[in-house]
Amino acid sequence: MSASESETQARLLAQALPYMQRYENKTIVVKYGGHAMGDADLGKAFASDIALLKQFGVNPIVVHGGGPQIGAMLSKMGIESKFEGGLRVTDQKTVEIVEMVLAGSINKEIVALINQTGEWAIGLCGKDGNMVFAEKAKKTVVDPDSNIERVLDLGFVGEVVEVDRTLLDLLAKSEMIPVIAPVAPGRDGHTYNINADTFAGAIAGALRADRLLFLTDVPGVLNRNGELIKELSVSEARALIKDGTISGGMIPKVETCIEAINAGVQGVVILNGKTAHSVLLEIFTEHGAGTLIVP
Ligand SMILES: Nc1ncnc2c1ncn2[C@@H]1O[C@H](COP(=O)(O)OP(=O)(O)O)[C@@H](O)[C@H]1O
Ligand SMILES: CC(=O)N[C@@H](CCC(=O)OP(=O)(O)O)C(=O)O
Repeated sequence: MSASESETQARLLAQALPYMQRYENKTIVVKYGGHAMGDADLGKAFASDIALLKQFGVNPIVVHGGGPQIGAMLSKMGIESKFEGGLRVTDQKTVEIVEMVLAGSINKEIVALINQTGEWAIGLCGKDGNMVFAEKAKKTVVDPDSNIERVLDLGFVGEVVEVDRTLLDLLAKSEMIPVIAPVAPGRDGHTYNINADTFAGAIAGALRADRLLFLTDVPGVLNRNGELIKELSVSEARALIKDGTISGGMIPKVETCIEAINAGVQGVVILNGKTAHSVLLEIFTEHGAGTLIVP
């Protein structure tokens, strides 16, 4: 490293100090989406960002998705992926594969990446330590022709009804970084598949997290001209959903952000998981990286 590069590095570290102090002992829930995974270098950069947060005294909690990876496994097994209202229609066979992919291979891959940095990650799902309980989702859609609302039968798709903080509070006081897959049991004994955004929102809400970060495949919420909106209030976000500027997969994400804010999370950020070190850029720089949604 040249003398000027060392100087730049030292200056960057000094500039990060107030942010390190601001987030010390604070909980930051990071939702790592399936679309943001897949590139080895980006994966390593993500793991080192999470490790660095822990080193700086922050309490990071990773909730991950894996939609594309579940889709790939289903297709390998000759099962077609079907979505309704943005959620995967999940029969018994599908939920078994969802659990295998989410709580199995993807979860352990992320744990291994963080462990390779020298930190300690522990892979969990909602079942571990009775952390999360779900029940069958009651999502409704309005038929555009008849304007009649109907409840979707999505099989074993769940929504979170209970979060027990015991295990997460214990881990916050330890060296361990929790990495959680969005699979949870129901009181009825079934296993439920939960959308990872919703799951992350429920965890962040139960912990009254300081920040909830959504790593996705766009720079944040974009306006009609495709430009990044740096800050959005809950009411502005609702207006953008209503006028169609926010559409598709961004609707449930922003709705989760609004619910998390209402549950007591202090700030929610949607940012680009395809940019290396986007978590550090968001947390440790003045301008942040994506769209901040505030109360
Ligand atoms: N106003 C908007 N700003 C940004 N993205 C939007 C907007 N409206 C719709 N989208 C879409 O939402 C997608 C992100 O949602 P989704 O695909 O569900 O992400 P993930 O898989 O990371 O959870 C973007 O790739 C984009 O196509
Ligand atoms: C009910 C439902 O749709 N569950 C999702 C869970 C994974 C997920 O949400 O992953 P991403 O964040 O990568 O999209 C699914 O089966 O695909």
